Amino acid sequence: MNSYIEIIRPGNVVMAVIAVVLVAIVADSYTIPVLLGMLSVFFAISGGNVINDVFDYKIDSINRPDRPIPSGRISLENARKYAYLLFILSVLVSFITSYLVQSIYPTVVVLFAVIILYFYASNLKSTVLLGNFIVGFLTGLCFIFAGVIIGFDLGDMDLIGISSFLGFFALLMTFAREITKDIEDIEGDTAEGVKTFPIVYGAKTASYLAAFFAIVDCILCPLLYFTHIFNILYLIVIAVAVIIFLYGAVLLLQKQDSKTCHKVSKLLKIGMLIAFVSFVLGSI
Ligand SMILES: CC(C)=CCC/C(C)=C/CC/C(C)=C/CC/C(C)=C/COC[C@H](O)COP(=O)(O)O
Ligand SMILES: CC(C)=CCC/C(C)=C/CC/C(C)=C/CC/C(C)=C/COP(=O)(O)OP(=O)(O)O
Ligand SMILES: [Mg+2]
Repeated sequence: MNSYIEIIRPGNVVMAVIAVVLVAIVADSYTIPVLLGMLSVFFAISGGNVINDVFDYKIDSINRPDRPIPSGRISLENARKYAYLLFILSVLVSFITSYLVQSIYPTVVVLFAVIILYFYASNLKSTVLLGNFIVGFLTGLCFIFAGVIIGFDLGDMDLIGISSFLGFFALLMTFAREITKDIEDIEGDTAEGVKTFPIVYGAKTASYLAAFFAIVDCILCPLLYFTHIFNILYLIVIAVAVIIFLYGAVLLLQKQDSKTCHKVSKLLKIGMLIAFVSFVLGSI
């Protein structure tokens, strides 16, 4: 895979763009502003992933030496310029979106996300829990961003509430996954003097916290059915995702070694993808 594609982490980019599509499906609204919203998210998370690797290149030389920057396939300076270009494109696209929906808020959201993505990578990621929360919040913000665009486009502010509800579930599960990833990265983060929750409070305590948020997310997710946002198909399919989430939580509570954490991190992402499917089927 081309290094400039690899560094944006296309899998995560696709997932973030799908989050926008999911809200469009819930709203049954497929317009140019939605397409532009997808493009803004594409550029923003891509820039966030690249700038993250720029600031992480020392840690990644321990934890992830095969990534484009530590492996030397992309120079640090070129990666930095690439990230800035992606951020600028995200904001420029948001200007067009704001013009089309006659609201400044799409641009406000993108500017906020881009600024937070930069400062997450440069300063905030090595804060105990705040960095994890930021990643979860920005992930949930994808849904809210779509709700803002479609809500102002259709004049239906209820959509902002519904998309925020979806974003809440994304936040919780992503937060749990971020803590899991920090447990996996204890070795490299310790070597670089990065303060994360697992390093400060221990892997076992961190596993309790990650499992807690994943389990709470699973307990609350039927609300998306009982509040009539999704139909019974959602409930059937999300049950599969819940089983995977809970299995990951049990594995994490049993063992907190790097290999187990990596497996749990992948399981949570698979569960997220199944949750996407449940949102689509639940909207039919
Ligand atoms: C119970 C329930 C209804 C859960 C909902 C879960 C859900 C729908 C989550 C959505 C997640 C989402 C939109 C993800 C976007 C892409 C993504 C994975 C963002 C966070 O990535 C940061 C992460 O640290 C990247 O690391 P890695 O994946 O290892 O490259
Ligand atoms: C709403 C708009 C316009 C954009 C949102 C953009 C999104 C979805 C951001 C959420 C995901 C995110 C914060 C991605 C970039 C930062 C990132 C890769 C965090 C994880 O990095 P580390 O904590 O260093 O972990 P690894 O690098 O080891 O994966
Ligand atoms: Mg990183």
